[in-house]
Amino acid sequence: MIRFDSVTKTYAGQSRPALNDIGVEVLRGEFVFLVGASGSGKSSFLRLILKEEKPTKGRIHVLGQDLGTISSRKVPYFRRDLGVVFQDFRLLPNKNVFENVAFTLRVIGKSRGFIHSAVPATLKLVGLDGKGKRMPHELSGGEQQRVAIARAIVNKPQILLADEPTGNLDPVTSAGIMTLLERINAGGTTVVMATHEAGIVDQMQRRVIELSAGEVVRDERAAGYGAGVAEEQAETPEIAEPAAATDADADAVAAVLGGSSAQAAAAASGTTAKARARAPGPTKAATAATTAKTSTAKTSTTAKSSTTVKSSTTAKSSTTAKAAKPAKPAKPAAAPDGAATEGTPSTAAARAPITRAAPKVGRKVMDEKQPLYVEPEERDEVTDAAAAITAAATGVVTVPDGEPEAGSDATAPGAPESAASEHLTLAERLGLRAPGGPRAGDDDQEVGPTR
Ligand SMILES: Nc1ncnc2c1ncn2[C@@H]1O[C@H](COP(=O)(O)OP(=O)(O)OP(=O)(O)O)[C@@H](O)[C@H]1O
Repeated sequence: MIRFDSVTKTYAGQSRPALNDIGVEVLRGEFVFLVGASGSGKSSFLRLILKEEKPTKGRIHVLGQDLGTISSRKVPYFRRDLGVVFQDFRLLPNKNVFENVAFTLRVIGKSRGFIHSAVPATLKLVGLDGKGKRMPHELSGGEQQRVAIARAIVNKPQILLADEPTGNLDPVTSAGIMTLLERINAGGTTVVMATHEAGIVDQMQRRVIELSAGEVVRDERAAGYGAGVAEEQAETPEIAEPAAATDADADAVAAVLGGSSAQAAAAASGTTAKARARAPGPTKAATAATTAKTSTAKTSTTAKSSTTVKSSTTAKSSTTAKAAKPAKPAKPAAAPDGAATEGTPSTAAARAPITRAAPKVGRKVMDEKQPLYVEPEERDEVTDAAAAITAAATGVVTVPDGEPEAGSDATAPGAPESAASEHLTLAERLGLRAPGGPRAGDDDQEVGPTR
């Protein structure tokens, strides 16, 4: 599904590679956490998968295609099978929820009929049923991230890439987002998620690829965050805005969990207990970090920045006291079904037996889950509207409103738009290309249909 063969990425003007000789294979249906200290190369890894960046050395295969052979013109087609979610949501501030999700489909030329079937179904899936007319600024952070996730999955991508999707969210809201991502993964979508959240990784016990200074130092199935990362992070604490858990967040969690807000809150606090119970010895330090962070859900007003520092400090002191930093590299990951994975140096040896199952979403949630995807429409032609949007998307533009849709109230005048977003192209806001303008060799890259 995703394969890196001896991939090195060195950015222009940098002496040290951001990624160095990476050999990794991600199999269909896996849920993989990318962890590592700030600057270790996680985002670069994701950008290479998206073909937003090109490797300096080595080859990358995604969905059976050698990315080196995909022309810039064809990149938008390739990306139709990939969904992307970012820490900062990247919603269109002057479009309502429905239009934000519909936008992806309009860009690729889906019909109005398809859009009016797919968007509400996807909003329902992510717990935003009935909120299509809301503007982004009327939503909580968790709800905005759900819109971003809906936009990412509405076209049924085979792979979902998530770069710190819970980075701006409090623990309760983060738990709901992770439940949602787990559910999407249970529907067959491969998920690769970069994160600094020790608690989430410890709780979910999925495959963990740990990067350090651009190298894979751990690739482990059903693993925790790792004391090594916690220790490195203690040296580079992140400063973030305070985030408070709200009733609305609890409601959003409840919408996904299928219970009440109180149950959702209980589920969130149960995270700590679960993580503690499941944490293997070497990740105890990180679990302590989890406990510290999750406790902010109860106080609601604890600044996330101080929590991060405190968590990291806790982790560091625990690690130091126990000298529990895992040996590197640790054992490689095995295929989900226990079968050997072939083709890359790192995965050729990936035959470690699975000693414990990754915890899944609760049975009740799985039993009640909606169909993840709507049926695809038969035709996939470029409509005039999509062509117009595509043309607009290739420049720094104000997005045209397009045709008004039933069930959507298009544009809200006066909706706030950040200074930063004014300088992003539409494609950048959508994550169809990286912010920062055209990149070398990508000058002719377009967003949307090119035929
Ligand atoms: N466009 C760029 N040009 C030059 N150097 C870059 C660029 N993007 C990333 N880097 C460098 O590559 C290294 C890896 O960065 P990357 O963003 O991939 O790390 P990360 O693990 O995602 O960090 P964080 O957790 O802080 O997001 C860093 O040293 C960074 O400064």
